[in-house]
Amino acid sequence: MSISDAIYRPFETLIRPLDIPYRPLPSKGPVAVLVHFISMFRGVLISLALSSMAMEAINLTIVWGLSVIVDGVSQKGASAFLHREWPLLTFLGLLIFPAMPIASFLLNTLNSHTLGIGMPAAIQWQGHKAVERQDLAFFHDLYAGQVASRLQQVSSAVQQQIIAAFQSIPRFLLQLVGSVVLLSSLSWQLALPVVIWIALNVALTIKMAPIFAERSRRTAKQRSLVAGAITDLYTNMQMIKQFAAEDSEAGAISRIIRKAIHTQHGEQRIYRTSELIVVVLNTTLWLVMLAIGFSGLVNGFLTVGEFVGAVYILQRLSTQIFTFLQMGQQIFQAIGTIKDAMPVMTTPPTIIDRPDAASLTVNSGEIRFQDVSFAYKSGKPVIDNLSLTVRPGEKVGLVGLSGAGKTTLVSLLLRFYDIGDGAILIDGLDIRTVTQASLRRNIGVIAQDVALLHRSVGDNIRYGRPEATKDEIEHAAKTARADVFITDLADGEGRKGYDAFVGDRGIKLSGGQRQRVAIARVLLKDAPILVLDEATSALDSESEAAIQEKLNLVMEGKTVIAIAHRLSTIAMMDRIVVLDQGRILEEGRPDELVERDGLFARLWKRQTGGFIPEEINEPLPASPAT
Ligand SMILES: Nc1ncnc2c1ncn2[C@@H]1O[C@H](COP(=O)(O)OP(=O)(O)OP(=O)(O)O)[C@@H](O)[C@H]1O
Repeated sequence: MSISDAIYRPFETLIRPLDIPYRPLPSKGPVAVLVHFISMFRGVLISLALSSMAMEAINLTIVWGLSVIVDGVSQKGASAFLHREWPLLTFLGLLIFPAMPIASFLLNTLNSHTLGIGMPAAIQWQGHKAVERQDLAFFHDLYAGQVASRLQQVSSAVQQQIIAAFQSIPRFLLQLVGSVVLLSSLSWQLALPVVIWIALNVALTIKMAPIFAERSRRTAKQRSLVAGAITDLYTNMQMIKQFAAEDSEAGAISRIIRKAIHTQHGEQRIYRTSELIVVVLNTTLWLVMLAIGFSGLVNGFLTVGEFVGAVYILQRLSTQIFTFLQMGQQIFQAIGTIKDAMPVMTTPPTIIDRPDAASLTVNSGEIRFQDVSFAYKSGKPVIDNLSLTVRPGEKVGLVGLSGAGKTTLVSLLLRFYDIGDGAILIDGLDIRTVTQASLRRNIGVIAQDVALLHRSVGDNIRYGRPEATKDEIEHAAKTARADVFITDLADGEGRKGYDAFVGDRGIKLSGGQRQRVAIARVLLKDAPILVLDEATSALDSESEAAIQEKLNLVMEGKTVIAIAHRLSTIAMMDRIVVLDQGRILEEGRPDELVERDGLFARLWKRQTGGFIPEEINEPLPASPAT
């Protein structure tokens, strides 16, 4: 172990941010959130406060010692004083070295090394744990960038302010009490103005505190809005460029930034005004103290040593009050920041596992929607008293006009939302009685809009089954016909093949390539239930035919619900369910439905230009039934 390790490792391991178990944040208010984080690091914070107070006690003792030395030397002469008072001088010397540097090292290392790094990481981690538990619906109402920015702001604000508070408040209080006691021992006439000055400062702080908090909340909100809007813009850059909307978007962003500047100006006005009041109070105190001091020297109720001590104490007090004021402002800034971020971190999720939730094991794979009703916001039902049983191994295609509720129905199966009435059962088990993780582990999804993470293509496939081996990943890719393009992939960092990164949300891959990766991912997952949201929509007809064949393989023995737009997908289904306004309008085999003169037949005819094939299983030319 190196010397550096021996000195710093203990400080670095005092807080292990990622090992702290998650505890839900209190929703009572920003102060409760502050207290929550304080209690998380109380041991280190108390050590910080103690070392800070030790520093102050050393400083006050040195001041007292200096005034004794000045008086002693002036009254008894230097050599007699030094001869008699050597124990005091030795004591003061030991305070200056080594006590002061040791306390200072301890203070700075606990501050910047232990808390400065460990605390924001822990707060961010706990905040992330709170956010990831939120319902999917929660993310639909916010900019993703705004959520991230709020977490970032909270972690840095809370960390800075808690550290500052623990370092400065006890020290400042000790300094106040110590200074008043020292001044009183010198002369009550000097102590009195200081007591009045302290009372005025306290009154000012009490008056300004709620204003600081409200202004800071507004500023934090504007800051997170700027971050959210900019992130949203960058995420949708392609669309913005397509519409040549850079200028209008820049205009929108500049308006948000201008508003943020305006809010910050408002906040700073309050801060600067309160500082101005403190300056006036300080100056008045100085004038009063100097007047009393000189009068004390002239009238003999103060010695030169006492006068020097009083001036030194006063100088330190008036400097410290600014630090204290700034810290007060920052604490209220932190409270405002927390207030703004509280909905993100403390809104309790509504979709939660029951305490006794079982782990779902799918044996046969029957899915039953039983009198299911659902509305997004209390309003018009999107799913209206719908009953549907999908037999084990059956392939059901959902067809319907846009907005009929097809995607909603599969979202309900995945329990992204809880239904209003009725029940959804898998193998006879209500999905609300099993854990969400086990439910979703048993359902493979290939969505229309394939989401990939900005990681290597191999890691994106591995997402289906994290423990999969390299061979299994390559096999899945081959089956999905993704290997043909993966081997040619290379990214800007020189990574190739399965190691090449796919760009933000997979932007560097074509739509068809992204879908093949998604199919490989689901193949690897090998879940007994499959949800296909028009899985082949982004493929050219040649690739589609090839993948359709693979999908047939994937679907074998699995229960499948497919949101089917393409005729070729519809043709693969055992049964078609036609949805309209959240209700089942028609159902039956595809060929039966074509014969029946209902909505499905109409959609079918529109897509095929009136052409009704004799053999429904034959691959068909056109696209969506919607
Ligand atoms: N997250 C949401 N919040 C609120 N309303 C929603 C949400 N998602 C969908 N809706 C509404 O629910 C209704 C059904 O939408 P859904 O996406 O289920 O239809 P769909 O049949 O899948 O349509 P499409 O074929 O166009 O994808 C629509 O009126 C839609 O506006």
